[in-house]
Amino acid sequence: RPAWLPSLFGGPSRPLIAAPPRETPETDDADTVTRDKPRHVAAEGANGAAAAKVPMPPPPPPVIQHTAPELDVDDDDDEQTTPKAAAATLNTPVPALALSAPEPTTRDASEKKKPNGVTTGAPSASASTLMPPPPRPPTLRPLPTAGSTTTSSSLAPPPRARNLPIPARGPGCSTLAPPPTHTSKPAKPSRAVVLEPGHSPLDWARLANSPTADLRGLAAGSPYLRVTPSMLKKMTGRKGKDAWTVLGGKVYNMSPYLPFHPGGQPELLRGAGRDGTRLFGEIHPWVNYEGMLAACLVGIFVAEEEEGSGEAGTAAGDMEAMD
Ligand code: HEM
Repeated sequence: RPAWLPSLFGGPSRPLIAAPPRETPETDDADTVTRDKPRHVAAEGANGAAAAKVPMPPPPPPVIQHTAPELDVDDDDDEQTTPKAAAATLNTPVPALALSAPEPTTRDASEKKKPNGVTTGAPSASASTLMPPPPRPPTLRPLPTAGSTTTSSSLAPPPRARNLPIPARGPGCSTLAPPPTHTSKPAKPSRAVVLEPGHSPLDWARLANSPTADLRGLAAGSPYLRVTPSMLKKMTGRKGKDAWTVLGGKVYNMSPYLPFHPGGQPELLRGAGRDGTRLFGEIHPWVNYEGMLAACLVGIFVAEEEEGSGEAGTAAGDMEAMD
């Protein structure tokens, strides 16, 4: 190879591993020197035209890496039969790539030699050119906060302020309970009764919608009646009479519904023989009495002077009043 070849590739400026200079006789043959010696040595040996063109720095002294005395106990160079590679110092500054300082203890432990002189770790010459071990991964430590002495992981929830007062929500108020509403009255206990078998609301719906059922308590085919207050107060459900009530101006026979009433028969009889509209609305205004008692409709509630013949009649006005 020509003597100027090393200069094209930087020459001896960045050698990584160089063998120590051997005691070979100097020669003017650049090819021989280049083949037998490291680059910088070869460049030095080529003191001809190539060396004159590119000034080469003197060869750096070999760096001895094993400075620890305990590691050099078996380092006997006399027994070496082949040239031992030696690290070369860098003449040009190389940007530091180390992320952290190397750990000498770990490096030394890996390079300890066995008693027979065989190295177990990396060669000593390349120790200085190797990259230092990567830094340890960062430990998950919480960011230092003022007054914080905890050593928990940063993945842990942030420290909570202790001894914070719990907002009071009133005496006897559980945190699991819903927030208090606008009324402080306790809910009324249910007054529903246990109905007899076969008297569920579904049973009543089946009976009330039966086309053959006559729940009015009147003669078959009887027209709707015009019920006066004097007539109504006799229908109390006692003495063999049906229990009539007035709901929304209409008169209903409640007797068939008594065993089906979820609130019990005594409660239902409270509205018998009178106008139970207000009482009904105070207890369960959501109940659709018109639909449930449609088959129990007797007639319309009229004043005494409007009684007439006693029947609701068949006039169109009376029928509209029934609706
Ligand atoms: C007018 C006199 C009436 C009184 C005094 C009365 C009273 C009651 C009472 C105390 C309850 C129990 C409420 C509870 O669960 O705590 C109740 C439930 C009920 N009553 Fe009446 N009632 C009357 C008329 C009627 C009528 C005419 C019907 C049907 C057309 C009816 C249908 C019901 C129904 C469906 C329930 C169950 C309501 C529910 O569970 O939400 N009630 N009633």
